Amino acid sequence: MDEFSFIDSIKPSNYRQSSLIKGVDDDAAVFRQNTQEVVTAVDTMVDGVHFSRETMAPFYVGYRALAANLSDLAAMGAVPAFYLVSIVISSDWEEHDLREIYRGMSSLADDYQMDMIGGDTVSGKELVLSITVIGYVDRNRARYRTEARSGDVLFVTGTLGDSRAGFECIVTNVDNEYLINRHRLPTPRVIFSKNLNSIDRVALNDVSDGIASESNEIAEASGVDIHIAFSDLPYCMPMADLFPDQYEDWILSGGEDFELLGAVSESEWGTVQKAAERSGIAVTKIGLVTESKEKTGRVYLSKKGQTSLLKKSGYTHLQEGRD
Ligand SMILES: Nc1ncnc2c1ncn2[C@@H]1O[C@H](COP(=O)(O)OP(=O)(O)O)[C@@H](O)[C@H]1O
Ligand SMILES: Cc1ncc(C[n+]2csc(CCOP(=O)(O)OP(=O)(O)O)c2C)c(N)n1
Ligand SMILES: [Mg+2]
Ligand SMILES: [Mg+2]
Ligand SMILES: [Mg+2]
Repeated sequence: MDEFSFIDSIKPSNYRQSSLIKGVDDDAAVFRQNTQEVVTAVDTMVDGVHFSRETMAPFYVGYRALAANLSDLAAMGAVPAFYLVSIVISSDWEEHDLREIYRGMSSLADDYQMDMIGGDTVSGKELVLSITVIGYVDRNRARYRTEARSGDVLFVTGTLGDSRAGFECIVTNVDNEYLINRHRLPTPRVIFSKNLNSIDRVALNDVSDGIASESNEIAEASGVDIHIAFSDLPYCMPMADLFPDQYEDWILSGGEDFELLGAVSESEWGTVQKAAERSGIAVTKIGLVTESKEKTGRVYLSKKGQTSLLKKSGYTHLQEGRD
């Protein structure tokens, strides 16, 4: 297999987005921009950092990499349309496994009528998969982190810590299909986010690093304080039963749940609940937003009657002592 036959083999045979003019086949892809705003993001997954071949079949590697990107589009309120795939291939990856990565991506892309419109193929020392996604959002409906205001309700979708627990199940041979699937096949909250469309102002951030990080990002960006009640944080019982000593940390900083953390005015909280119901997912009120002295933006966590500052934690790349 050479570069060109590989590209030929993963090239889409048809496209679904009506705005597409040119997909794979020229120097770049071309699509028409209509009246909406264009939203784009890129996320990269590296063998040994974001997945390992012992714990993730190639299909899941592709599926999860696209899911992580769609989660960022959902966190902006955007509807996905296109993706481009840059892949660094090392010699230990067989053609069949590479095709499985693409099958994983296209299986999720099918759910949203997305088209793969380009990418890049190079050889290297380890597998790196970098996906660029493009979506659309109606004017004034992009959901920025800067938009939390004093008096808002803080909410989160789904349950927290499942992905980390699923990872632990895989590496310790614990058989819990629900948790393992939450790690391998996360569902980006695209439909829920779209269902918030009637609301004028919502701040959203997706949970890739854990809510300890994500809530601080909203607090800092919006210049507000956030107060979270630990006892209100949603989690699933199997995680607590299987990992009694770890699950509380994972709720805060397990990461990779790809849920949405948001802030919305008290008067729109009912609309958020209805949107979750229509999307078939849970949403939970987990705290409140208040004014911040000097707009520094801090997060406070109350747990068992004690309130403390909740610092960013979770996975951070390029930390000292880590390679
Ligand atoms: N190497 C880079 N060059 C340019 N922009 C970057 C780079 N890395 C991250 N960013 C930008 O920084 C912001 C935060 O990135 P990141 O923490 O990865 O977001 P997320 O957790 O939502 O994926 C994003 O706007 C992203 O596009
Ligand atoms: C083999 C393996 N080790 C560790 C992890 C855990 N992990 C890796 S990256 C990460 C955080 C999210 O990744 P990042 O690149 O920071 O995504 P972004 O914030 O850009 O969305 C976590 C929890 C994993 N999923 N697989
Ligand atoms: Mg990122
Ligand atoms: Mg994000
Ligand atoms: Mg990160």
